[in-house]
Amino acid sequence: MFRRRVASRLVSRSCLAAPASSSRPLSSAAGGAVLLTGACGQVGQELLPALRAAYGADNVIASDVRKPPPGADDGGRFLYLDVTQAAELSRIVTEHRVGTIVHLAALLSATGEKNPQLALAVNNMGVSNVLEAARLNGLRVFSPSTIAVFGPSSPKQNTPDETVMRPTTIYGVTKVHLELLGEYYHAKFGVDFRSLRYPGVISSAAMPGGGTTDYAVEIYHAALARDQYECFLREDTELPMMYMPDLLSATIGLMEAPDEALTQRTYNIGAMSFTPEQLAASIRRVRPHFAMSCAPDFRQAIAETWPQALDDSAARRDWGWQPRYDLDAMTDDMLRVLSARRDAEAAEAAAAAAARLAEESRAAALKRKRMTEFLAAAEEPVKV
Ligand SMILES: NC(=O)C1=CN([C@@H]2O[C@H](COP(=O)(O)OP(=O)(O)OC[C@H]3O[C@@H](n4cnc5c(N)ncnc54)[C@H](O)[C@@H]3O)[C@@H](O)[C@H]2O)C=CC1
Ligand SMILES: CC(=O)[C@H](N)C(=O)O
Repeated sequence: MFRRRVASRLVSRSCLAAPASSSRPLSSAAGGAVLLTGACGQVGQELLPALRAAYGADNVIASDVRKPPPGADDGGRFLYLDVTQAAELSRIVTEHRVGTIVHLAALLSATGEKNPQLALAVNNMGVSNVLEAARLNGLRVFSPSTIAVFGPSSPKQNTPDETVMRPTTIYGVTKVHLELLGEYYHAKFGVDFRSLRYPGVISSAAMPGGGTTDYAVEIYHAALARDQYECFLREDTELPMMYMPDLLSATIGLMEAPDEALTQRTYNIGAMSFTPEQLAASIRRVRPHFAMSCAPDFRQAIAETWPQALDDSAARRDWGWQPRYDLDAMTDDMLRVLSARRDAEAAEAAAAAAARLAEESRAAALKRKRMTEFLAAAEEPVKV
């Protein structure tokens, strides 16, 4: 789908064993532009700069229903696009000569349970519009699925690619729909649809957007801010997780894989599994005073329906998937990156405060000088 050379530039931290060849290079004229939906979310904020670095800002179009958060606007092409609006999507595809859609826009598990009707509209209508645009315009589609497609009756350990999938969240239901619809469009209309079941994603650049695994990002920020965290899951709740560099590597790896190497359209990928207590212990290696308490909320019941570890042997066999980060390696990197950012922000705030103070004392000195001059002038004898 995408060119291998680009993938290796794109994911410099990648451990990807890339496939030997690729059928349709993206950066050729025939490849067209890449349209990224949901670009302002946790995954989009990291995938967008990676795609732009590889293909050039002009060839990658970001879109979302909200503005890029402060610091994430790189000046590249950004469009407002609500994925539930098929006509808008179609216009953008034609006007911008789109060849590939990387479709991220979705509501996640926790947000979805708060508003199931909106999750249905955005997730189901979004992917249906994307696939229909792909069918009509010969586009390629990558759109992630999730471990949330599994439910309480799926195997918990070493969960295979194909097994019982009866999710109990609206998010899971919509993602089963995404997988099956994508596979249908591939079989029936020849659309090059590819998907990965992402585990919980941990990122140092962006905050998560309303999932059950969000605690695994929040905990690092809390550890650095106040050495304590109250977790919304029980301490022994084990879930599959992945650090963002591995997620980018997996995403590009599947997109780049030659079609003939693929034996399925949707793949499990795994990297690590841990509980909140194991994550807290990993943080305590670096910050011995860190303390975690647990106050499980509605997300506990969701987490309990998901697998604890996936079988990703097909991804490893077909396109060379290989994660690089385990729990401690991720913790070390997260704490290093977040702590450097906190230091830089503190230094910036201190510099701004010092500049403000200097300006105030300059203004006070000027005021004193003017007052002295005024008083001196007032004391001069009046000439008649
Ligand atoms: N972050 C994670 O842990 C995981 C994410 N995924 C999948 O990865 C994809 C990206 O997830 P995140 O970035 O974490 O989600 P997020 O919630 O952080 O971002 C989603 C983005 O979609 C946008 N959006 C919402 N409604 C929209 C609409 N009608 N039209 C266009 N954009 C809309 C939001 O404004 C937001 O910027 C999703 O499809 C999600 O299911 C899958 C498994 C794990
Ligand atoms: C695993 C996911 O899909 C997401 N992080 C969520 O918790 O909803």
